[in-house]
Amino acid sequence: MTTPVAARFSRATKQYGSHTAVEDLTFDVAEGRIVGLLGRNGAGKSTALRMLLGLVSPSSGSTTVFGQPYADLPRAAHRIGVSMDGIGSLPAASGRRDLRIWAKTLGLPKRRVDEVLEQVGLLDDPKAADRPVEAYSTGMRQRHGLASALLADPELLVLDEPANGLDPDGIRWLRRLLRSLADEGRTILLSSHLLTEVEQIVDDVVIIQRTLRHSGTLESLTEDGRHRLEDRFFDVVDGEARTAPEAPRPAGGGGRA
Ligand SMILES: Nc1ncnc2c1ncn2[C@@H]1O[C@H](COP(=O)(O)OP(=O)(O)OP(=O)(O)O)[C@@H](O)[C@H]1O
Repeated sequence: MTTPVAARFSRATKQYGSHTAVEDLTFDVAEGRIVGLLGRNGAGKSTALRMLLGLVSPSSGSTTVFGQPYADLPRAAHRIGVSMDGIGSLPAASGRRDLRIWAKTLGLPKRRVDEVLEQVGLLDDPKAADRPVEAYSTGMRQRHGLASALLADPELLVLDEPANGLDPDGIRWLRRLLRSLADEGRTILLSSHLLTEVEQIVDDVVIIQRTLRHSGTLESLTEDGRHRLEDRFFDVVDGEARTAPEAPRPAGGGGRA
């Protein structure tokens, strides 16, 4: 039986002028999994997520969510929750007001706002939700972004660098929250370059360096935890350059798992 696919990249390429940000990227995000999209700064992670969400068009190839391009998917904003810099929030609004506006846009009841504020821990300090988002610490901003992504109770969460700026307590909290969401059958695609943190969170690992370098389970990449993700990451990203400098780049479709 084939596993249902929440998100698919099919030979997706994005060029900005003469610069190729993402090339020939092919991988699937299986439903119910927490998938880490990993790569160095500038590897093309955000560009890949932006293609998936229809925020930039692929120069060639395609991306789909639940079998359709984002723009064609009915109720896409309800089915897919997004936390990404520069998307959504109104910096001058309070956290609560910002979420209320988004809830209204989505046709959700006001009470949903306090439910997600509670879920992400922004009600622990009673005043936090009434401060402007622009005054939030990085950790609070991450929680606010997650609250916004969770509002419509989506099936798929797309999170750009959700672990950035979180302290060890925050990472532990994020891990538990994402695991409980995945246990409910939701799918999570998150980008990160924080390998130690990601190792504690994800089921599957996709490594890109403009092109696909690896796609498979964390278990297989780390050989059931015998190797650290960080070491395997460098093997995957730098290995070819060290061992086969003249070898052509992989065509994109084949992961190494
Ligand atoms: N709008 C744009 N116009 C031109 N080049 C861009 C644009 N967006 C991204 N790029 C370039 O594409 C490449 C990939 O950028 P992207 O932001 O996708 O990488 P990333 O892996 O998310 O990086 P980081 O971890 O630093 O956020 C980089 O070389 C970047 O400079």
